[in-house]
Amino acid sequence: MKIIVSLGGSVLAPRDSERVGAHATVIEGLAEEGHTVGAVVGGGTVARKYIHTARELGANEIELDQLGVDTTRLNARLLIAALSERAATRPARDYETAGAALRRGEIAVMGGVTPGQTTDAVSAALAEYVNADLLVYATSVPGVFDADPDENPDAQRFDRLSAGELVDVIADIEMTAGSSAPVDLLAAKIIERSGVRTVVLDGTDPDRIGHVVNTGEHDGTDIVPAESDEPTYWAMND
Ligand SMILES: Nc1ncnc2c1ncn2[C@@H]1O[C@H](COP(=O)(O)OP(=O)(O)OP(=O)(O)O)[C@@H](O)[C@H]1O
Ligand SMILES: O=c1ccn([C@@H]2O[C@H](COP(=O)(O)O)[C@@H](O)[C@H]2O)c(=O)[nH]1
Repeated sequence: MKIIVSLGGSVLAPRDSERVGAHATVIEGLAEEGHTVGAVVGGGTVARKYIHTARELGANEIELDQLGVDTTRLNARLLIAALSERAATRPARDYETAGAALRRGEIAVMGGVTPGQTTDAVSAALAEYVNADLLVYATSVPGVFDADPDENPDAQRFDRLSAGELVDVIADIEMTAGSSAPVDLLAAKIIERSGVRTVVLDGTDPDRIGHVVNTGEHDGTDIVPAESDEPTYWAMND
């Protein structure tokens, strides 16, 4: 199975070596089981601090995005430091380089690519580029909700959404540098067109990633192609 894992910076870095190591262990475990694995790492609080300070200094949104991209690549290097020699030695800066690493049997690691998006979109684009079977968003909330769960205690989590419905849910979230969304708008549109099976889950415990890959079970949100009623990958491979 070909898997792309989107690791939110807020769940990965730079918490502590134990957390980063635990994520690396899960990713390596999947590779050892024979899966082809790519990881895309977000910027988290460090990126937001840089962006906040530079915004106060008068930087424009593209400059702020560039700061964000650089920070995601730093976080990606942190993950690489925790991975074995099975991983590519540096974060890929484009999809072709990441795809080539996957073809060689390496664990490809990416951060951001270009201003105007987040690593959510990078993950969706990489998944589309390599024709992945599964895209997992390991984020800081347990799925996609009908409102921001950090601000609305009554927000309800969706068990399942079509990619088109996901676009509607997140359409109003702002797209300034450093903004927070479980999946960004561009990512949702790429998921919609590619039809890649996608799961959004709480990635603070990395074992949830291994669990969904191996069993199809999770407590997050399934993003399904519009024409499908049921997630079918795991059923097909039972
Ligand atoms: N409808 C929604 N459903 C779920 N989360 C939402 C929603 N709207 C806004 N959010 C916010 O999205 C945040 C998750 O995205 P966030 O961008 O912080 O994390 P990430 O992508 O895992 O990592 P990074 O910090 O690298 O961006 C949550 O903290 C939550 O406040
Ligand atoms: O391809 C990319 C990736 C990221 N950015 C900028 O970095 C921050 C942090 O990334 P997250 O994925 O949200 O952790 C993001 O808000 C963008 O400002 C980018 O421009 N392009």
